[in-house]
Parts: sequence; structure tokens; C-alpha cells
Amino acid sequence: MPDANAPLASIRNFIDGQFVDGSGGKAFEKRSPLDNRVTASVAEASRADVDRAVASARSALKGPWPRLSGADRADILLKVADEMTRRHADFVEAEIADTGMPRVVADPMCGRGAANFRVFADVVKTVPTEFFETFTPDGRGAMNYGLRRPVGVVAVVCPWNAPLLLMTWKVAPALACGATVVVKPSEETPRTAALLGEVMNAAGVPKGVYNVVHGFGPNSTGEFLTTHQDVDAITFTGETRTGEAIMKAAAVGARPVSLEMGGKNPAVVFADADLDSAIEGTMRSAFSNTGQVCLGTERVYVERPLFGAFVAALKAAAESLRIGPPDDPASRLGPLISLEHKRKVLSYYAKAAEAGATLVTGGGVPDMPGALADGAWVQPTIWTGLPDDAAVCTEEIFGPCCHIFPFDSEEEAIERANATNYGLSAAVWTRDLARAHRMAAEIEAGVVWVNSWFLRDLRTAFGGAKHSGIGREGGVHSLEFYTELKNVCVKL
Ligand SMILES: NC(=O)C1=CN([C@@H]2O[C@H](COP(=O)(O)OP(=O)(O)OC[C@H]3O[C@@H](n4cnc5c(N)ncnc54)[C@H](O)[C@@H]3O)[C@@H](O)[C@H]2O)C=CC1
Ligand SMILES: O=C(O)/C=C/C=C(\O)C(=O)O
Repeated sequence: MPDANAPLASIRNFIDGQFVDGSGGKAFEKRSPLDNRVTASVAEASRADVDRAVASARSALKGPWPRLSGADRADILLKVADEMTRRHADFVEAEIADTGMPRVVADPMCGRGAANFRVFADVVKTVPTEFFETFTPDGRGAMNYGLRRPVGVVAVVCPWNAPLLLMTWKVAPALACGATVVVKPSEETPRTAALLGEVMNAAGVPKGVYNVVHGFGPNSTGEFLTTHQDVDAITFTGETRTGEAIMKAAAVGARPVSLEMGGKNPAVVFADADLDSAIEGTMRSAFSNTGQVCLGTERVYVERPLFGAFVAALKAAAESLRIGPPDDPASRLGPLISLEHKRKVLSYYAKAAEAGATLVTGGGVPDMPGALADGAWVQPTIWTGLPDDAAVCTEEIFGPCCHIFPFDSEEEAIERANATNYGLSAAVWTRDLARAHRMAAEIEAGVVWVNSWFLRDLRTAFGGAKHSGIGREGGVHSLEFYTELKNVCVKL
């Protein structure tokens, strides 16, 4: 159970290697999603603080950081990873305090933070640039070679659902490339970004290379940062509408953006699939992190002969998930991030009922004991029976829920899976590998998993098609965003 007597934490901005309050003296409350109790006071960065953070990041670009060899920077990043590993328990506590996620969920997610630094330390050391030999009329020729240079000061705007994982996924490659960053964590999850400041200092990262400013989006820190003309590039993970606003901000000054946004991801399960694997994978993709995973499945298409068995098995799997507080080792589902998000998810539960869905399981709020009754808990929920164009089947809910539809042919499954404005990820379950390859080629998504879900190799391209994103990060693709590739042409 959460400790009602725990002292209020004080979370501060991290600018130029120092923890500082907001210069305007403003602070906002962070509430625990477990019981809605205020657990922290967070210093809100004013426009002047954002100016200072950007100036500090700019000034660090004139220092040693971008001039270190890739190998030397990689060594420092490995120290960051080691220090994160040493302080793993602190990161897990911080993530749990912000999100309420079960320890079994927070633990591997925080492990991914250190892994992000290790992977990009490796990538930056091994990626070549390009070379072209050019023939010239005088017969002497020319040589062209590519040089990568850091893109400059990068604004990193982050969401709340996997805070440390998604923030370090961008910070690690940016730093590996010699860029400097100003991070704007979600107002819901300020702790781990601040804690990473301590790690940066301990690992010997020069001051100004990593900065953190806390606050909100519109008319606040997020907007001050993304409209700042001394920011050279903006990388963002969050809702599609926010991404659109950030793209508009980036248009002024023609700054590049990398946008990872929402999804309404399909899973397609053929009748020949290994049912146990398909159920296990779909259970994780629909319900893990209480459905607050951008890659999660909210639409499941099941070939008709398997439909009844699949619905029954996924119902049993959902009902086996223990909803509970982080420290109960049996807990698999925590609360949603906030009461506001709970209201949004429950509004979709109501819409499903109004539209005449068949409720397979869930659909409401679980009974929670004591103070937990005030938290942002909802039941994992499965529906069938709605048409493809129902709101619940077309709009991203970002909760622990999915709708299951029957289908009759491969062509139909492709058409229905693609009938969405989103295109982040998809999962295909079948034993027929030729069909799996055909499906993977036809589905409009940035990532397609076959007989798996969220199996991540951090060197691979990651990002969304259609309204789910612009650009790709991961491996060399991250380096493309965080560097300018310059061609040098030498006439011989
Ligand atoms: N494609 C992907 O890789 C992922 C996408 N997401 C998406 O993120 C959403 C959940 O995260 P949220 O934090 O609710 O997203 P959000 O878009 O509301 O907020 C994300 C960040 O943007 C900031 N922000 C909001 N308005 C802004 C503005 N006008 N200018 C600058 N910054 C602004 C917020 O303060 C926050 O730090 C879901 O829709 C989910 O699909 C989440 C994780 C991964
Ligand atoms: O593995 C990644 O890089 C991205 C993962 C995304 C999530 O964990 C999420 O959106 O929850």
C-alpha cells in the first residue's frame, strides 16, 4: 500500500549541471495514480528558465562534448549506463512513484534506460559514413565522403507512459552523436528525468549537455521549448494532436522533427496460429502497462473458425490479471496515469455500451481497498459485436481494452487492419510463413511483429506511418536524425 505519511518530494529542473527551482517561483503538484494523493511538488520552468537551459545546451556545444571522438563519448555513455544500473532501484522507485505501475513492470522498463545508453554507445562507434568516387572530364576524378556532425541543441519532449525508457531512447543517441539536449518530461512523470541529472553529473557528462525543464504543454514549458529559435531539432513522443502542434512550431525556423505518435494497432490471428502464443502475446499487447503502450493492440481480428475459442481464452487471460499496488508481487496491472485519463478511458467504456457492444469482460472500475479506491483503476475490458467504424474501434483509447472482430479471408483482414488513420504497429499470428510475409508487406505500419509482440532489437527502425509519426529512430536511423550529414567533395 502507498505510504500516506511519506514526505512530499521536491522535484527540480536540471540546468547547466545544477538542480534549480523555477525562476518564477511556480511549482505544481504531482499526484499518485494509486490513491490521488499529492506526492511531490515540481518546480515549473518559466520561459526564462527554458532560455537558460537552451543557452546552457548551446554553450556546451562549444565545449569538448561534440569534439570528443565517438569512442570517447561512447565511454562516457557507458559510464552513464553503469551508474543507471548501480542506481536501478532508485529509478524503479521514482518510476513507480510517478506511474503506480507494478514493480514487475517498472523493473524491466527501467532496465531499458541503461540499455539505451549501451546500444547507442556501440552504434556510434561502428556506423560508417558514405564514400563515392566521381569521374571527371579531366580524368583525375574526385572523392566524396560523408561527415556526420551533431545536429545541435535538441528539444526532447516526452510522454508519461514509459517515461525513462522513452526519454533515454532519444537522449542516448542524441548524446552519442555529440548533440546536447533539453528534456521536457511529461508533467505526470517528472521524477526519472530529474534523477538522470544526478547520473549525468556522476558519470562526468559536461554541464549543459543534459538539461531538464519541468512543466506543461501549451502556454508553458513545452511550448516555450519547442518555439525556441535556438533549438535546432525537436524529437517528440506523444499524442498525434500534440505532434501536429509541435510540427507547426518547428516550421518556424525550418527545424527538423522526429515524431512518434499515437496508434490504433491491429492484431490479426489466423485459424492456424498457435493459440497459446497468440493469447499470451495479445494479452500482453492489449493489457500490459494497463494498456498505456503506444504499440499496444486495441483491434483484434480473428479468423472465424478460431473466433469463439480465442474470445474465451483471451477473456480467461484478462480475468487472471491481478489488479493491485506495485509492491504486491502478484500485481500485473496498475492504475492508469491519472484520474483525468481514467475519465477518458471510462468514457470509451460508456461509448461501447451505448453502441451496443457485447461486453466479454470488464467494462468498469474494480473494487479497491482503502485509499486505493481514490486511484485511477479500471478493469481490463474486451468487447465484441461492434462495427469497424464505432468510436471504440477507430479512436485511440490508451487503456487496457480491445475489441475482437471475426474475419473470413486474408484480403479482408488486410483491408480492415489498414482502415485507420494510424500506422504504428501490428501483430500477425499464423504458422504459414508465406502468408505472414505477405501480411507484413501489406499492413500499413512502421513495425509489424509476426508471432510475437514488443520483441525489440534496438538497432532496428522504430516509428510510425500515417498519423502515427514522422521519421524513424533506432540504430543508425537515430544517428541520421541527431546528426547533419555533410558531403565533402575533393577534386584530385
Ligand atoms: N509512437 C510512440 O512511440 C508513442 C506514442 N505515445 C502516445 O503518447 C500519448 C500519451 O502520452 P501523453 O503524455 O498524453 O501525450 P501528450 O501529447 O499529451 O504529451 C506529450 C508531451 O508533450 C507535451 N506537450 C503537450 N502539448 C504541447 C505543446 N503544445 N507544445 C509542446 N509540448 C507539448 C506534454 O507536456 C508532454 O510532455 C498516447 O497518445 C500515445 O499513443 C506514447 C508512447 C510511445
Ligand atoms: O521500445 C521502444 O523503443 C518503445 C517502446 C514504447 C513503449 O514502451 C510504450 O509506448 O509504452
